[in-house]
Amino acid sequence: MTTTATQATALAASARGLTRVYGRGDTAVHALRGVDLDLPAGQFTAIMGPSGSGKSTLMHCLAGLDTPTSGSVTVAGCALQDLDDTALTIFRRDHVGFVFQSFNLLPMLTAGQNILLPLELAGRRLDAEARARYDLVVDVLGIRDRLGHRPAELSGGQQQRVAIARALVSRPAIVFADEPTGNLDSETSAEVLGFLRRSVRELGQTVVMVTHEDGAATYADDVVVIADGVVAGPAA
Ligand SMILES: Nc1ncnc2c1ncn2[C@@H]1O[C@H](COP(=O)(O)OP(=O)(O)OP(=O)(O)O)[C@@H](O)[C@H]1O
Repeated sequence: MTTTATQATALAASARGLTRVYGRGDTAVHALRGVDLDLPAGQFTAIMGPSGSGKSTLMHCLAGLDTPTSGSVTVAGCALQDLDDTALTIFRRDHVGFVFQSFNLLPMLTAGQNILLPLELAGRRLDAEARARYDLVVDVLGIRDRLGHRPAELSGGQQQRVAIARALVSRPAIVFADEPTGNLDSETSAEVLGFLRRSVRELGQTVVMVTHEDGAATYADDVVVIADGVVAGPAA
């Protein structure tokens, strides 16, 4: 029972009183106006809301890619405001995975090499455990038969699946996906959302996704709606 209670309240990330002001004086833009948010571990959370409402700013602050004007962010138990730039870079490398709208795969590397790149950059050996994780991620994402191909030889959906595998291979505490279906047609988008869903269900990953995709709520465990720089609440 204790275990269940602990799991139920485990947080992958949280924000308290988060504000982000761009510029100053008359032209200041209050992108975030005091966001309190808890992101449970092992869940798929979609962040939705109108254009300009602050979704990307929120995700960048949560991921340690942008510095809030005030407030605090905790990821995997670590208070990001306590880290200097170098420590933050290492923290992101070791604990955070990223998936972008534009895939961001290296064109000269094969799909398999792209997936293994984060382990290589972190100086990790491809030991039996890492190899097993790689195999699992490749199978969950359904890309085993594409591993020897370069990105230009893959469809958009396959490229995004490779990018998701790359984000998952090092078992990050949290994966941030910024409009992961923004460059895909609706059928391929549904497929990619389904694969993100599987990574949460079958690998126990925590995924947080900013999206405009109307159908995203069907795949996510939770939808957080941002309006005018504050959490407007869960989706109806
Ligand atoms: N670097 C910046 N400098 C100045 N203003 C910015 C900057 N980045 C974002 N903003 C402003 O902050 C507000 C929130 O932007 P943000 O990109 O977070 O919104 P969003 O909800 O992600 O929008 P979209 O759905 O269109 O991507 C907007 O008014 C935007 O113009």
